[in-house]
Amino acid sequence: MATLADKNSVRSLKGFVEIENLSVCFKRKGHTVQVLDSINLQIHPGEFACLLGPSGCGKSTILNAIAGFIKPTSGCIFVDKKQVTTPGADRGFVFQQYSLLPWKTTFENVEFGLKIQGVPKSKRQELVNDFLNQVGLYKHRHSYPHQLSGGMQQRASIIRALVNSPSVLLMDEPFAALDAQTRQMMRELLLTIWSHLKPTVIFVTHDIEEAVFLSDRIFVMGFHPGNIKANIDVSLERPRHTDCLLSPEFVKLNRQIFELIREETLKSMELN
Ligand SMILES: Nc1ncnc2c1ncn2[C@@H]1O[C@H](COP(=O)(O)OP(=O)(O)OP(=O)(O)O)[C@@H](O)[C@H]1O
Repeated sequence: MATLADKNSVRSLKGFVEIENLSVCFKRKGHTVQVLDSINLQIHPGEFACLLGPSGCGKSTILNAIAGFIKPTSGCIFVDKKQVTTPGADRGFVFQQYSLLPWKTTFENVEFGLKIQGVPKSKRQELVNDFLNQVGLYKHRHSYPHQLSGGMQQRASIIRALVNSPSVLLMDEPFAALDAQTRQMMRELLLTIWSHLKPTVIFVTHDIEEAVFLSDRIFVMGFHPGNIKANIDVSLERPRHTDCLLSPEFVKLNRQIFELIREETLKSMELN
């Protein structure tokens, strides 16, 4: 199990995600609605990928299918060549809403998955304290979720997923409920942790700036039904900090993606 301290020995050989012809239909008021249509994509081990698109295009549905929370209507998903049929410890999930267990302390929340896996107590303590330290929550380890700010709760949620060493970290708009200042700090913190542990990250957002700041690759989605409209490489230098937001390459990419999404949104509103 990798700790943040193992950063020099970190692997990046796991976490290869392949989606082949994924279609998803839901039943709504007696009708079948197709939400995703023949999605094909590959995300390489250790890559930071964002799914970006207008509200309702099916971003969370893709994430939920990779997590194994919903079954494809047709098509397949593979993680490291193994077909996804159920949730599994190889995939960690961070939700938009803070999802810590309210009756457990910060330490106990982060420890929870390790306990279920039967990791011995001394190893659990070492791992959890290491992660708590790295995200500045060690002194809050005995606090309950209601005693933490939103940003602190999301830091705890992220390390709760990462402490189990998932090869893929699935994040569904994890910073959407935070104020702008905290959100930017959380993005930088996430990149620091990711660069040490290098899980594959699949991050859902409808914030273009957030996607460009974080990603190696952005899948821009269109909708009715949801599909992949563009696959964009982001080759901005790393490590990335706030200065990066003002660089000409950053501004240019933002603009390019803004135009793509605008076209799609106008189409959906039948305004073009
Ligand atoms: N379990 C479900 N049953 C019926 N319809 C669903 C279900 N889950 C999602 N949908 C519908 O599928 C469509 C895509 O939803 P999804 O949440 O994946 O989109 P999204 O791009 O993540 O949206 P947002 O950015 O607003 O979160 C929406 O129209 C939604 O109402």
